[in-house]
Amino acid sequence: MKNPAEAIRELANQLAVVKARLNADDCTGRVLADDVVADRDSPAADVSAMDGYAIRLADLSDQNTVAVTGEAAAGEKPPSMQSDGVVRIFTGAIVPDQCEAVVKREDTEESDGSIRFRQSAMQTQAGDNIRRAGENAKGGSTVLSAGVRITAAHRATMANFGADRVSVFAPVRVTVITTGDEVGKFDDAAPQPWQLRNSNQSSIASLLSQPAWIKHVASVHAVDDREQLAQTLTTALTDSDAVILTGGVSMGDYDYVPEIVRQVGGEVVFHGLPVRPGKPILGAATADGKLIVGLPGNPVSATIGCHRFAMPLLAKMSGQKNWRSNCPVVHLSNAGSKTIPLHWMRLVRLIDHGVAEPVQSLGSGDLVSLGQSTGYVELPPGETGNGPWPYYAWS
Ligand SMILES: Nc1nc2c(c(=O)[nH]1)N[C@H]1C(S)=C(S)[C@@H](COP(=O)(O)OP(=O)(O)OC[C@H]3O[C@@H](n4cnc5c(N)ncnc54)[C@H](O)[C@@H]3O)O[C@H]1N2
Ligand code: MOO
Repeated sequence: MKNPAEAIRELANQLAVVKARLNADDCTGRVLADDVVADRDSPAADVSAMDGYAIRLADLSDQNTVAVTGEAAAGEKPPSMQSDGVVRIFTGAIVPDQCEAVVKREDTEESDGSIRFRQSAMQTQAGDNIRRAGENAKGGSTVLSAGVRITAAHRATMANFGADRVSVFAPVRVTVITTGDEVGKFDDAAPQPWQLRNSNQSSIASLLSQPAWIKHVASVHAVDDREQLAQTLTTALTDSDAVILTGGVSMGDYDYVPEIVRQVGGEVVFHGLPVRPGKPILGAATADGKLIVGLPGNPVSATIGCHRFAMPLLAKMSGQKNWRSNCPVVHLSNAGSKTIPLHWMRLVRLIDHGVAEPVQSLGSGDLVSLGQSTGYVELPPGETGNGPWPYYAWS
């Protein structure tokens, strides 16, 4: 059986990236579809990095006072430097033509109309405290590459180069289908002991609601009926780029998901992985590159399975170049000595920087332990101990 990374990679190879591109004003969290190119040099001219005095090196002496002959302020064209004297300059202002360096004002003694250099200024070298035109980027060069998920940091870069409206990939449209006769919505009456509330619908909707590059089209519930399930899945595949199902994926008489996925044209890439929880998980792709993930019905398995498998695959479809889960590692406190011969997705609670403790769990139906976790760590088969282990946070 494939390990999680292999399973994800193999399925990812069969998926299509969403094509439509939109010009978006509010592009934060979306995926950039075209490179952003600098519309001019950055900085656009040689500018001062400090508040102080624009000088020629020849002026540098701790013996004499030097006249202040002008002022260069940010937002204004610089004055020209006179043959004898320095120019008061502010951070971000363009340095005058003949300026060779900027001396910080705290390295001078200032009096009316003149300054004297302190000893601390005497080591000033040519170019000190000057940011050169184009040193961050030359006009015409690529400053952001297509495929990044746009963050506040990218927004600053885009704004600086006048790229406020950029093209982004359309969000990946996802439909969620929960299954099972026992699962329902019980607004007024309490569920009977043989019924349960649809927690998978909530946890998966919550995971899908976080990225701006996903559009959660619909959540529907299908009873354990072949025809209804086939019809529901066919409609979902028409309306969406990806479909996530929960339940009905293992060995029970009413577990129709694998059969129906094949019937509607899904090519199953894996069904059953050496993981706990969530061993019966199914991953498939249609001929036109749509994703179908069949998650086990047990709530801990469904939530972890969606997070660990479906989310990176959706990220791939969204156009992100860096779509694999690059998660940090944590050390476990009180890891115990238990091992299992499977990739173990173990619920944990983060308790300090880089430190987590296991959450006691009675298994994949234990929704109380799920609610006490901040995420899970992944241990390879047979491993035990404090790690470090990759840590997957819920958010
Ligand atoms: N003979 C075997 N039986 C089972 C195996 C196996 O390998 N051989 N695997 C077990 C494992 S591991 C899991 S996980 C489950 C997965 O089963 P299914 O995907 O077929 O899920 P269901 O049987 O439909 O449901 C399992 C469990 O989860 C509850 N459930 C289902 N949907 C929801 C929902 N939307 N919200 C909350 N809870 C849900 C359901 O009531 C069941 O209790 O199979 C084992 N069996
Ligand atoms: O894979 Mo199941 O989630 O162990 O119960």
